[in-house]
Amino acid sequence: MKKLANKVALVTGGSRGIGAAIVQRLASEGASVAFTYTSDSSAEKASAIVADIQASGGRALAIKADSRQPEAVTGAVKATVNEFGGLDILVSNAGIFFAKDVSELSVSDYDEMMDINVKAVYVAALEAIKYLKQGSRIITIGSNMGDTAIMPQTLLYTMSKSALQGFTRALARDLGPKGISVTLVQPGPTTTDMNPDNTEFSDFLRSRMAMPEYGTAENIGALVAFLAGEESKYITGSFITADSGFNA
Ligand SMILES: NC(=O)c1ccc[n+]([C@@H]2O[C@H](COP(=O)([O-])OP(=O)(O)OC[C@H]3O[C@@H](n4cnc5c(N)ncnc54)[C@H](O)[C@@H]3O)[C@@H](O)[C@H]2O)c1
Repeated sequence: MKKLANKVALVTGGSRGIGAAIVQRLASEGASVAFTYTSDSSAEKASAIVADIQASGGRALAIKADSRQPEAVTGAVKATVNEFGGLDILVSNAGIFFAKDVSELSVSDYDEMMDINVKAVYVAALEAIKYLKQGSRIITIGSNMGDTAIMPQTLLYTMSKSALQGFTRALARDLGPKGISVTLVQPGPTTTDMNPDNTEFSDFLRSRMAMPEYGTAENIGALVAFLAGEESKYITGSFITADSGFNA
């Protein structure tokens, strides 16, 4: 019996990068997996992931839902429950990064970063709580930058990922009595579209790591699969950092 057999998962931002690796890993462990994607340009990638999972005998559903629209996020939770009959694992992964000098930041920059990186996480959790039960999981993808101010020009991203720490701690207190765990995965530099590993910037990031090597999306997928499974049931309200020793 696969570890996540009979479990239903929803992953936001699952058509590429870390989200896609999480989708594929959860499905390979036996979960039925729904995931969101944002734009028409991602539709082809999303369909390919669904076809791949189905070809291996799994169940998957791609849902177009922009995290900037709360009703779309709520709708994705509902669509998952309609398709698969429940929800056990919510993985809020969708996120954006941009760097800007503080003198150029605007209120709309704040709204963009916070709507996607924080508000959508909150909205998804509020809707998911209606369906989650004993043994369910809420797993959020933060960043090692939630712990430390690594470099200038990252005020909003750092704020957004630190906010997820408060979300994780406080929600774990609320949901603990129901047997629902809440955890935060904090990747460090991980090779994706967001953070290519072959630039001057990536050389700088590598120079700050204890083991100077970028992580892969699959490394994070494996960690999320562990947190989604039975073996992690003693872990809640915690942040798990996977950053090659960047923050060490
Ligand atoms: N790659 C890294 O080095 C790194 C490090 C730390 C944390 N993270 C975090 O990991 C998560 C995934 O990032 P990634 O590296 O795979 O980046 P990515 O840019 O490859 O993927 C981001 C995902 O978020 C989705 N997304 C973005 N805006 C969205 C919106 N408005 N609505 C719905 N979905 C939206 C994208 O469609 C995509 O699936 C993010 O939360 C990011 O902050 C990444």
